[in-house]
Amino acid sequence: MAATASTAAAAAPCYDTPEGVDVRGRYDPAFAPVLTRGALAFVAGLQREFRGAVRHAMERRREAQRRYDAGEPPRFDPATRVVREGEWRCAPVPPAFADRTVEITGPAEPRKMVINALNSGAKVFMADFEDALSPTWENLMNGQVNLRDAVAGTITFRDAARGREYRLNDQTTKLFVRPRGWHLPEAHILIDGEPAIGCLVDFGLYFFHNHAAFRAGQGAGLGPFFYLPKMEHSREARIWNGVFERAEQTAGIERGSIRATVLVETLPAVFQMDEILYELRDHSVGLNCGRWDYIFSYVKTFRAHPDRLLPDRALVGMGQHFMRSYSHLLIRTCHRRGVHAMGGMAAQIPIKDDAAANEAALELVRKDKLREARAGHDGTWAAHPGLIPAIREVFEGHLGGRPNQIGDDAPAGQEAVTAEDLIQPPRGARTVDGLRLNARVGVQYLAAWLAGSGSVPLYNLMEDAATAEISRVQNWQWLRHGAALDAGGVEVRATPELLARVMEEEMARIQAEVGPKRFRQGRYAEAGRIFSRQCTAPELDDFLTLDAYNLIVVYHPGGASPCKL
Ligand SMILES: CC(=O)SCCNC(=O)CCNC(=O)[C@H](O)C(C)(C)COP(=O)(O)OP(=O)(O)OC[C@H]1O[C@@H](n2cnc3c(N)ncnc32)[C@H](O)[C@@H]1OP(=O)(O)O
Ligand SMILES: O=CC(=O)O
Ligand SMILES: [Mg+2]
Repeated sequence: MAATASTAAAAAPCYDTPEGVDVRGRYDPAFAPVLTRGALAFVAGLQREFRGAVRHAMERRREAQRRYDAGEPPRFDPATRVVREGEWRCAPVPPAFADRTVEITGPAEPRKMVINALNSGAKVFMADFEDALSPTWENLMNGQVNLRDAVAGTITFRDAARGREYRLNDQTTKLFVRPRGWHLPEAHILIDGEPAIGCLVDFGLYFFHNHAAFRAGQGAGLGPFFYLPKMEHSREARIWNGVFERAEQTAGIERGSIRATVLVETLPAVFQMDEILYELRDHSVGLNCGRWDYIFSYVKTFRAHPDRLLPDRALVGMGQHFMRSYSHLLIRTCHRRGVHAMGGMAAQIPIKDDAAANEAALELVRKDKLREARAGHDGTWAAHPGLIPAIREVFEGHLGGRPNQIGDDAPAGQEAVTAEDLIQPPRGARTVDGLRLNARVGVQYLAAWLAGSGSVPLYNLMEDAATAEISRVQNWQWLRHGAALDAGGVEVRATPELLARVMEEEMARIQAEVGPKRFRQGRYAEAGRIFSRQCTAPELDDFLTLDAYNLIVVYHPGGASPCKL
């Protein structure tokens, strides 16, 4: 057995790890049944088999970005025309998963939220290790414990403060799990001396412990089911397909048991949708419009181009031509290949203390969902259980009793989508108020994330890693190109000096809003420093959460220095 702590702590309990695996995260007897020798060996096997391909894929992302910076826009690849033009279909949609009209999403931890989501009345719950979860050791491992108990049907929770017991209803949603993106390491687990690949830890532990129970229960002989985030190219989908096949072989289950929906949430990936489905054709259950990361990716991809500046974040919705085109192309692609075309997340959440504002927010959600249903989407996401009845009514009303629209033709009048449509710059005003709001939201989100919360309500909207990224990169983009901003009728340039003044004022405003005690005890000042640094960096950082990750890594035993990746 390999020791996980120093010899000084030899008597302390530690995880039973296989050769080459070192668990540096805190030991907890509740985590030990998840971090078993067998499960860790499975994760290590995946890492050893696929790490070269992942490294190569990340290098190819950087190479592609250099081409975009030099002026070549993303485009459909002539080399894979045969895939786009060929007549092939993905494996048939399993009947038990045909109806996905409303899917609720939420982090895999806290436990209470997992139970609420499973009881929410949605068709699917996507349990998130990604945009909605701050990847602290505690969150990740508690998330695995929660999902194991959820699949087993035994999950319960007692909210002592409210004297409330939580348990599963007789009818629960089906479970999909979203591991992290390929770019994120898991520094609490070292494999052959290197940080583990985060998504292989999330996938591997969950699959290893739950495939049998899932297939025997809700999977009706199939599964488990996944959502795959932030891919930029079909070669990354090919890696996932390889991981799935390896997992199926190891578990001794049929090829094609595992099923996944890929989020199309990067600009390069929209030009690869057929290719992504093709790579995963035996394991696919569709694509999803991850609209928030998609906006983030638009800025990242065109970071070097002053003619592609975004208007204020609030104006970049699905009504913009490039966003509408992306949704329409995704629907056509999925339906041609026989799988679900899932819609995305409206950011509005219920507003508790203002009935009129709540009704207005609900109306925005209804409109967004009606647009999705009419465009041909087969289902969509809900951020909060309170939105499910309205979303269900819209989708069920449109579908008229059918489970999906997979067999339908594109709606009359919906035009074919060109490469130019997909990159058309969005229109609208750029304002100093927009710069301010980005700063206020970005800092508060980051402070929450550093403190362990990956999704939070801010100003009556859901904020998670993807929405916060838009705030960050938009400010960076405006500063980088000295964008002209409207300041109440006067035009000012976005400069580091302007941002410095805005940050000072917005930090004061945040302090006034949350109160001095919470401000002092929270990680707001640290978040402010990181946000300012990120917005003024000469080169755009790829991911906010990658930069900030080092600040949430805590080695066991406590007090050891965090890992610098
Ligand atoms: C860009 C993307 O990637 S989108 C997908 C990723 N993002 C997400 O999944 C965000 C999901 N949503 C959330 O995390 C939450 O709704 C938040 C953080 C925005 C708001 O949560 P809260 O502040 O707890 O909201 P609120 O106080 O209104 O919650 C009321 C009840 O609903 C529950 N609830 C709220 N959202 C959810 C959810 N998504 N799933 C399950 N239960 C939920 C709460 O647990 C609470 O339950 P209780 O009455 O038993 O205590
Ligand atoms: O993951 C979803 C998104 O919108 O980003
Ligand atoms: Mg996303």
